[in-house]
Amino acid sequence: MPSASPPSAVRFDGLGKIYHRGGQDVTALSDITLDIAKGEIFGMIGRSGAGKSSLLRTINRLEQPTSGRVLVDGQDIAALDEGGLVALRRRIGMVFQHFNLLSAKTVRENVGLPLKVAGVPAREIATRVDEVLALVGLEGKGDSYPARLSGGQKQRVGIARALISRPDILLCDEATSALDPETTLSILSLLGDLHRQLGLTIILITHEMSVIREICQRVVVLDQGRIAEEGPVWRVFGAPAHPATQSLLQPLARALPQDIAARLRSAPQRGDHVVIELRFDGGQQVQMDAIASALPGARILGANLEQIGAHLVGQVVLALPQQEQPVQIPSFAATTKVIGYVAAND
Ligand SMILES: Nc1ncnc2c1ncn2[C@@H]1O[C@H](COP(=O)(O)OP(=O)(O)OP(=O)(O)O)[C@@H](O)[C@H]1O
Repeated sequence: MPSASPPSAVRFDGLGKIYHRGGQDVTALSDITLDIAKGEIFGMIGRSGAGKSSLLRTINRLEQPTSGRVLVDGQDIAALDEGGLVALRRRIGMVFQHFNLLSAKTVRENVGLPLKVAGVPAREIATRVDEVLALVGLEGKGDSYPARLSGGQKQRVGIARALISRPDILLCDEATSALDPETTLSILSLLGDLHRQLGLTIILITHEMSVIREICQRVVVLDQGRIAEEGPVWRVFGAPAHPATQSLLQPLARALPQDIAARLRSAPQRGDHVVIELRFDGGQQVQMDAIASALPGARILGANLEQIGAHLVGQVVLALPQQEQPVQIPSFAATTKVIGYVAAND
């Protein structure tokens, strides 16, 4: 008998959520079925109001679904009693955009609070707080008050507090949206380290597509409460299939470099070279050597490639001498098209 696959960290099974507001129904989520594997960093993106927070907050039952189920580690969390819910929330840490720190308490008190509420002895709390402060790089800051900390340090406190109960799932609701780009990178690198060191499953919402590209392995795109598409980041970002994804990724769209666009002619003049654009969507090996040897005389006019995980996404623009016969271009790329002509010496 084939062995059953291990349960996902989180499974949404036909999930729906309807809010009732001022006598009206607002459908926030419809028919969401999705698996998040143990130990993966998973991103949730979508326009404002698409349902990301509602979906994330069903994982620790901060929101109750109207229909369908949420399974954590294979267990239907709707069936949990009060004690079971407390235990679930201990296993699931949460990090917020605005840190949610208590300003009248020190870093140490903020981080230890969940354990204090749970009745853990003070001595054990002190040891655990030291442990997590070291994990997030805040040794020596335990006696500071939040007002004395930078945004990045405040978020490190938020992350330490989320880790204090030794969770195996970390939910991040726009954890870097209030931070400058440099601090964002340092927090992302911290999340990546924690993921590696602790084997955490991290589920994050963000409006910053660069965050998804930087750190996530898979992503779901929500649109009006439904799944528009989901999959490995390199695939969804390399070849976005749904209009909602295309519009979210518009700021990252790879336009033709301006200097090339300015030199292109739409009709060839005598002796012109033909200009070809190769687009890579992450599904191909990009081997410049092979391209050069298959297309003798080709000049590379420009390349705009970026790495997402182990995959290269972007474009290479080549100029080729025109021949009597149309050039046969081996299919190196996802798409290959003639985009114009340039002078042979340009
Ligand atoms: N407590 C609530 N009561 C009524 N309607 C709500 C409530 N929370 C969310 N909604 C509605 O549900 C829909 C989804 O909201 P949600 O906050 O989940 O989206 P989101 O994608 O997280 O948005 P944002 O990016 O702006 O945070 C929206 O139409 C929103 O107005």
